[in-house]
Amino acid sequence: MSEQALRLEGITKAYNPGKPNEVQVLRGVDLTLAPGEVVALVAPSGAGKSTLLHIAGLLDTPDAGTVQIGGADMTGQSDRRRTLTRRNDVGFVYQFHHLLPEFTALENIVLPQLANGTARRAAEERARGLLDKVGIAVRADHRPAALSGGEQQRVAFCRALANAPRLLLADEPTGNLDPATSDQVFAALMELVRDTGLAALIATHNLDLAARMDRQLRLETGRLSTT
Ligand SMILES: Nc1ncnc2c1ncn2[C@@H]1O[C@H](COP(=O)(O)OP(=O)(O)OP(=O)(O)O)[C@@H](O)[C@H]1O
Repeated sequence: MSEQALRLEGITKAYNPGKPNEVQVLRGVDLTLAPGEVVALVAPSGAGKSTLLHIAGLLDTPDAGTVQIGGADMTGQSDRRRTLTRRNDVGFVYQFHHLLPEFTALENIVLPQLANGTARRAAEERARGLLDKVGIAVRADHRPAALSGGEQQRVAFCRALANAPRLLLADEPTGNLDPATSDQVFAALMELVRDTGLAALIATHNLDLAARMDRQLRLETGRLSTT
């Protein structure tokens, strides 16, 4: 059997520990994502979704517990090793696209590949292929400001998948879109995810979207439960 895409064990996290304003956010989170699995993370506002996604994506460290990505334990690894794993194995999507405004859609998807050592021609080919899959190949040469909100988010999905990660982490990826656009853009994301076979953990307040994923997990009072 292939390695689990993501495994979290006993994750705890507090902000301002030991101080009067301490916030204990995570109190023992366990989670396993198999390759190809798409899981919804549903939680009330402030429950710690972003904190959990940042820890899973190696942007933050837990106070206790272990994070494994592709079977490799990241506990105590050097910053360099964590950065390399994040770059190669993890793709992020946020509520707002965070595309680089001075570059075209295509360049926004090419740049992370160049940073990872991919040759320009191969990077452009992959970027065009990804844009084609989300239905906006004709927008390749547009800058983000010349794209609609839904198109910007589609480009952000392509950028997240540019380096063929094994894990996608998304924080309210359609939260900034109107309901109809959100629905279409979510469908495009699911198609892309299914097509590439990567595992995805997708935080959403939208219960209809959550119901379209393989599993739903609820984060409340610092722990995960199945809904
Ligand atoms: N750097 C920080 N310092 C102190 N407290 C923080 C910090 N970051 C987050 N928190 C607190 O930790 C809790 C969880 O925050 P987090 O951003 O993970 O929640 P969330 O579930 O993503 O919220 P939302 O759905 O509203 O975006 C919140 O109570 C927040 O105020």
